[in-house]
Amino acid sequence: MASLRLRAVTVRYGGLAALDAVDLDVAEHEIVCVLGPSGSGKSTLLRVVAGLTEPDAGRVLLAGRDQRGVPPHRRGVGLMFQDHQLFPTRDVGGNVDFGLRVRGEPREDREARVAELLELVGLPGTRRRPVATLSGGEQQRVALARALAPRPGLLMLDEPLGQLDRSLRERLVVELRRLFRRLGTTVLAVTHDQGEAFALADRVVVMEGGRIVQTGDPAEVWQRPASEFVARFLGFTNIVPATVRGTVPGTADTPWGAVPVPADAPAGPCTLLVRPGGVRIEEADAPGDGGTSGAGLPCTVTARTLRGGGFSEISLLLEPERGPALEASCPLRSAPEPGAAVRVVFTADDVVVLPSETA
Ligand SMILES: Nc1ncnc2c1ncn2[C@@H]1O[C@H](COP(=O)(O)OP(=O)(O)OP(=O)(O)O)[C@@H](O)[C@H]1O
Repeated sequence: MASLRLRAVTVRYGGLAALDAVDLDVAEHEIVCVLGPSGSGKSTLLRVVAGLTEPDAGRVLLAGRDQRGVPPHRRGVGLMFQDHQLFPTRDVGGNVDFGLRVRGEPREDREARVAELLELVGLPGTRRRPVATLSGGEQQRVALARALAPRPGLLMLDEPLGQLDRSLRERLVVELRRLFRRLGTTVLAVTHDQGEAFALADRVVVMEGGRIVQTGDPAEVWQRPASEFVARFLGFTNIVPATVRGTVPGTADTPWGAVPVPADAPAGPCTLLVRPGGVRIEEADAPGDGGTSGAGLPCTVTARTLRGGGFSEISLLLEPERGPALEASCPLRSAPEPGAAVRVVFTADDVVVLPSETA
């Protein structure tokens, strides 16, 4: 397996930098997922590594070797695309065998390798099946077997599960991670689905406008998005301009009123994110804690959505008495009905102080 290193890689299309001085390291055996909205440069990144696009500046190193001038088929990189592009007229075996045959490997070796790979992706005995008779998820596995067959030093996945339905994706992504772990595959994957990235990756990289704006352990990025852009991209909506008080540490003034913030938050203007788990629902008529902050912010429940695999969590949309709409999450068992009047209090652990957008 190979490590990957990008140094100050820039790709320009006219006046636009699709990649703007990107530095990125992927260690051997590491699974890195690149996240970003449409147009942020994710596919361009993969194309540069695969050798399909030449960078205007910067260097791409695979296993320590500079790839300038190395053609795609000599880079030892496997690619799997969203639409998996199987050959419709070949059977399963013919698809998986493709890369091996191009390389001129002996027939017996190829047959053994195809059987081994089909076993690996959970499709034993399907060698003679026409690919058109397979389900979407099965075709995805064939595409994966085909990408893995030539033992690429680096496997790159571009929205690998994009076209499958959510429950199948959630299942396959777990299988993929297990498989890559077992094989020790170095993986660079691209997705715009945060759930997929968080389930698959050892490390996530968030892109905006051709630049890397945050990189880290998935839980860390989720817990501490580095900017309003990253927070919104991850799906957070409880984001407001705020001012951390200098006089009372651990409190910020927001359109929802006073909100507790971590004690070490610097005083002054900021952007505040309250994760849905930090919006705690109290019954409207619940007794307060003596009239300080216990009374909470009066809100009306406007919508409820099931979320999470086991559907044990409810996402609530609230219309507060003051300030913009709030998203809260609470256990299904105790979720109030739409139309209910509730009060909410905020918990500091789920409040993140982001740099002020104007700072
Ligand atoms: N061949 C090209 N010619 C001109 N502009 C291009 C070309 N390829 C990409 N771009 C531009 O470069 C930017 C980055 O494109 P890229 O395809 O890398 O984004 P992406 O993050 O993969 O988007 P998506 O999620 O929609 O696939 C976009 O603004 C795109 O329009």
